[in-house]
Amino acid sequence: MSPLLLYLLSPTNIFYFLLVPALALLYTYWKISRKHMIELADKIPGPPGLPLIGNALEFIGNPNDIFTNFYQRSFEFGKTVKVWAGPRLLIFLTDPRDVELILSSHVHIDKSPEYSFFKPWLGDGLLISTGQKWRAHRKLIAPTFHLNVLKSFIDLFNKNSQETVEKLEKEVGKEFDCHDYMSEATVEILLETAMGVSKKTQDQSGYDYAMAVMKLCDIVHLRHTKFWFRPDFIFNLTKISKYQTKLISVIHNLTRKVIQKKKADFQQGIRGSTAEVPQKTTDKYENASFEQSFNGLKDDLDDDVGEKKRMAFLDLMIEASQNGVVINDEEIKEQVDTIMFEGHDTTAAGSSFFLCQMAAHPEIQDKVIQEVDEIFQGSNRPATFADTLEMKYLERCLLETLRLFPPVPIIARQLQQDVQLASNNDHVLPAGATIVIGTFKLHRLEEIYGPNAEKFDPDNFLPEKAASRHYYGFIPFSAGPRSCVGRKYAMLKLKILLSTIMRNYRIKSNLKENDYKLQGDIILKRADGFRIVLEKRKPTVTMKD
Ligand code: HEM
Repeated sequence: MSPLLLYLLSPTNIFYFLLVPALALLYTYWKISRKHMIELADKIPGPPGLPLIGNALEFIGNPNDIFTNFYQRSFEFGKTVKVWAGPRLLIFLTDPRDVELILSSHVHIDKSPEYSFFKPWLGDGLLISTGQKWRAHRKLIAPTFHLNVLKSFIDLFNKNSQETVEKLEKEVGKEFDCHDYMSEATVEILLETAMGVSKKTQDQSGYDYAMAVMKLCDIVHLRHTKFWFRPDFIFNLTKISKYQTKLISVIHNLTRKVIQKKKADFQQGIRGSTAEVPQKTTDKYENASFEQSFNGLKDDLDDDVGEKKRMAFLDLMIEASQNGVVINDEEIKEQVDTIMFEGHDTTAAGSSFFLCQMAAHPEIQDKVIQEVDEIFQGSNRPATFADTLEMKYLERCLLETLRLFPPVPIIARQLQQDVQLASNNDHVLPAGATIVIGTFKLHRLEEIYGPNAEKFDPDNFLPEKAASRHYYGFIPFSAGPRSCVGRKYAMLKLKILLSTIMRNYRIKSNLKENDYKLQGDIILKRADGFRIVLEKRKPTVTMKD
């Protein structure tokens, strides 16, 4: 045999001769399997992409640049926009009819692969899980945020709100970032209510936990936008991955202790929250329903009427696990991590934006102050559930804040089957695409909110205006079967926390919303910080008309 033939038939060369056609076959198969998706995607408008990397260059810059660029560029293409993140097809929807098709469906409930970056932290908790596991756990968890349970939290909402007012005292007269205080307050309120443990038994402050969560969100956002960090085998080699492990251990340390404490309480026969409650409020409107106050947030939380005794979140988790069928210890940890995250960061952002908006609109703030002063008549008594029903103007300001600054600015789903859009007969969303619902943009559409859609106007939530809008035109808590389980908890807590702050302080700032630098790293925030100045105020006794 000639030396050339010997060389060509060497095992290494045979391997390469076989590898090349195998790779070519694989590539052809990949192309054919994506042909349908690409054909449908071609009909949807979007920025032109480059071979292989698609529109990856659009994701360059800091989180504020990315957010601003995406929002501004979206106007070039209408309400349905396609973007290629490398080989991944993302389709952004903002028409409420299309949004309804996806969110109201019991079929399109799978979260997109982007949520998998949360896995080392949140495991298979409610936010990420799908199929039978999600259904069973949703059924278990949703009733723990039933109105009967929420009413039992009112004293703890009051106590923690009053403590926040006292902590804020040292900032009076200076410019500071109120988000730090709101994060600490929302973590500690969650610990004492949904988790039912005293924050004093934790050796770690709510603030440390909240800061670890914020930095972890930065990392998840980095992996969303810089797609070379997406594959685990690359990310795991980086320093950021080691930092992520450290942050997760801070977070899990707290959740592990919370569960241990609750289990120990259970063994001693203790049920319910062990947090100190200084003063019990009596409430003549004990049976009043939330729907008397605001519409449109009802579905599976209060579906069975009646005064059935219900348990708070972690009590129920432990009890269910002791019966052994529905949830095991690992799953409880995943759900506690999920509720701790979803329950604090969203409300910290919502309340911080609310305070900034009060500062930016002194005339609107005056009306909120007038309302709380009318309700409390100069007293410093804690708020009752009935009081929260009277806070109609404050509530409108809160809903308007959630409209212009939705804490969850985008929601994503993975499509398993093609979907014909309601807004355009020529557009079919292909199976395999990631569908991104752009809440931030949807909430600012002129055809829903008029020519002044970008203006902060609490009257957008006057009952008659809210009733005449498309139900999917305002979805800060998402909607449909995967909507937020904590929405009523969030509204009640925020009304008590924010009214307590407004009863004690006037809020000031030289900045208007056009000055805010926004970033959408998982939760919408101000990249420039939520800077405000507090001025101590004495409540006035204002007689009702
Ligand atoms: C202003 C406050 C809040 C806002 C704006 C908000 C918003 C949302 C949104 C948009 C979703 C859907 C996310 C998605 O599909 O990707 C969601 C889901 C969820 N939220 Fe909230 N949320 C808030 C407060 C809370 C609170 C206080 C809790 C718990 C105490 C909570 C627990 C959850 C959970 C567990 C889910 C996942 C539900 C499921 O997939 O079945 N959220 N939230």
